[in-house]
Amino acid sequence: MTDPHADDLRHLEEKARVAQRPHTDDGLVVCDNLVRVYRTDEVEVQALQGLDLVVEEGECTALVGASGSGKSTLLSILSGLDLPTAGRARVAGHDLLALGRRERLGYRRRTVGFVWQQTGRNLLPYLTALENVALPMKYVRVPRRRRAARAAELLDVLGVAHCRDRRPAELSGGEQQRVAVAVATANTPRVVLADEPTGELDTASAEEVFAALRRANEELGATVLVVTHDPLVSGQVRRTVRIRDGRTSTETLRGPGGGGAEEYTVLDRAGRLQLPRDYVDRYGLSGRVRLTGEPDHVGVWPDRTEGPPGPGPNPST
Ligand SMILES: Nc1ncnc2c1ncn2[C@@H]1O[C@H](COP(=O)(O)OP(=O)(O)OP(=O)(O)O)[C@@H](O)[C@H]1O
Repeated sequence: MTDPHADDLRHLEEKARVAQRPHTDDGLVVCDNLVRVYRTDEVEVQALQGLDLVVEEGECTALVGASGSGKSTLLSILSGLDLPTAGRARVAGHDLLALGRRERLGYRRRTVGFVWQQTGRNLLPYLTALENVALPMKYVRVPRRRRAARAAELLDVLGVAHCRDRRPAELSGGEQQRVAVAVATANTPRVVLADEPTGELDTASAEEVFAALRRANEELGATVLVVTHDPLVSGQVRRTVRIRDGRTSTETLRGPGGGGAEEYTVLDRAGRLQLPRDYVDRYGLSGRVRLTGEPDHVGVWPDRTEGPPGPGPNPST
């Protein structure tokens, strides 16, 4: 005689196995359910609320989102400057929650490069452009001759060879940011993180700085993650990830040359998705909705009696 509970048990065991299966860890950057809570006196701000993000090696990705949505917080964590409150963050195999002090320093010097919005944060004012680019190489003990040669080469690739012997005050904002891209790529990092690198620039200079970032990606081999409000930047990358309320919400993928943009919504690991607001409004979706499994897609229907044709979802699944 068969045990009537055996099937239930098998079903529960299978569910538990699926839940334990590790998330695919293929990406160069993997954020998994990332949470960052800031506590100041009696106020608590949840800057990241379970953010999931995978960036593949070689991608050039824009991160967009309203002010306060958590973009800079995410970049601070990925740059090794800040620690998440919970969740997982891995970059090029480094578990950012488990790095010791020395490892963290090594990570910040070799694995990631950064470009910040404020030009003053990127360059030392008393060094020339060439010396600024050579400095990170000194920290990882590149021989002096090699440092100068590579710095000159980088300035050349990024279109600012003419700036090599000038100090930051003698450079335009756009030139400073292009030199900053050279500094960020000096130690051939796997990932370059840029937080609003074109935020303070006019359109022509922004275009040049973005071209430098693209060269860092395509010619120098860095995976680039750039926070931007600039449609000029987000309109030119293949992938734009939108962050809303500390979570990734939608993604836009474009074809070569920025054409054929298609918008996607991101499923989180539990299979939850947030429908874009205009869909919710347009189709009158609220509260309970009805799902239908079609051969190649899932339909979402308002909860009305005159629902979709064909069988609805199996309530037991
Ligand atoms: N050090 C901090 N202490 C307390 N709250 C903070 C701190 N840093 C950020 N926050 C808060 O966390 C939330 C996310 O901030 P964050 O700077 O990451 O957003 P953002 O998307 O980069 O915004 P913006 O586009 O304006 O730069 C905001 O509500 C912000 O006020």
